[in-house]
Amino acid sequence: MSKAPVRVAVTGAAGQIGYSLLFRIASGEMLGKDQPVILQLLDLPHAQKAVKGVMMELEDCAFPLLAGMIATDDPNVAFKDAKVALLVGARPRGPGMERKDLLTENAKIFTVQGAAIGQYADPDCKVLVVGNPCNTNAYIAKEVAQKYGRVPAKNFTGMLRLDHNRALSQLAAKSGRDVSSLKSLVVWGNHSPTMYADYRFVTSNGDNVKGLINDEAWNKDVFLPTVGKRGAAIIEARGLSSAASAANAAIDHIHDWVLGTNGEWVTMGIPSDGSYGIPEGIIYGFPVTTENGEYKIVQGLEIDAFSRERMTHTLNELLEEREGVKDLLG
Ligand SMILES: NC(=O)C1=CN([C@@H]2O[C@H](COP(=O)(O)OP(=O)(O)OC[C@H]3O[C@@H](n4cnc5c(N)ncnc54)[C@H](O)[C@@H]3O)[C@@H](O)[C@H]2O)C=CC1
Ligand SMILES: O=C([O-])CC(=O)C(=O)O
Repeated sequence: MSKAPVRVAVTGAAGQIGYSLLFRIASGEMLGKDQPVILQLLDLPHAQKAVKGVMMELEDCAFPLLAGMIATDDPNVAFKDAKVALLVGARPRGPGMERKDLLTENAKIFTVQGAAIGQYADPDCKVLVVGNPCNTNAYIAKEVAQKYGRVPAKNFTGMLRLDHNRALSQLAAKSGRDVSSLKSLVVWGNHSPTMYADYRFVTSNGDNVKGLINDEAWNKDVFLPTVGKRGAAIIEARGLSSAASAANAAIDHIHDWVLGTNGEWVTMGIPSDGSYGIPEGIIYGFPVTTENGEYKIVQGLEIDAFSRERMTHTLNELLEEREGVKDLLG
């Protein structure tokens, strides 16, 4: 018997990430090739015509798994009964801006959407915030949604997966190993240049990759800055922020959360439970494994002095961002 369709809400549906994302969701790459989906597309009133155009293209793909779609400018409609919500819609940064420069401008969007999710989404809705600054926007949505007591705080996540995937590619290139052979990477903290891509535990076919590379200066002077500033490098090269790779990371994040990682680590930005000394509630990149639709933080990793310093640095930025949105949360 075929499965019942799952409602997937996507905000910013007329934007550049939306254009890369929606076709892959509809083709089954996110929730599985046997899972029908209904797309609930949110964008601003002036973008509704463009959303309709994207829907025409989706129709023209004749995706067998696309069981329906709606377009709306009303968050309460878009999130109604959604089991997955991808919060992409927000202003992207341009050249010379940091992601936190978007904070006050974009934060208001996530108070409204957090309230809509809290009231109308499926109580087990899995929420991924992509719109920047994504950790703090996820924090806002989570806090606001908690006022309604329906969708649990642990369901609000931010996207560190693009950083994770970027780091994997850099490590594969440096070590000469296939990207698919690399296991046990983590990117701690904020989706910003302060993030800490920690390759100390990475293995490839049983070999420790840090040992294979054996170049501490490369870690500090090349790897960490390259991964941390990759978003800016893309903006510089393309004149626009990353879109296809961001959509790909969103697909990976939800796919692995829903369908499981078979014991392997991925990075998710999740509300801290206090693990590794990160204050409870902050949305922070952690190594997780997932099973049956639940993530679990990988515990017991040794944190050396260099790592602790980097983890605290990125945490401090998140604490500052939280302070910056305190008034919005009342
Ligand atoms: N977390 C991550 O790794 C990444 C995050 N991003 C972020 O994703 C966001 C979207 O990027 P793009 O698609 O390139 O931008 P875009 O400008 O092409 O599209 C954004 C879309 O969101 C819509 N929008 C704006 N406010 C909205 C609201 N209140 N409700 C619903 N829709 C709204 C706009 O009308 C537009 O259609 C940006 O904040 C960008 O910085 C981008 C790449 C990676
Ligand atoms: O850099 C940006 O503004 C877009 C983004 O988050 C990324 O590409 O990592």
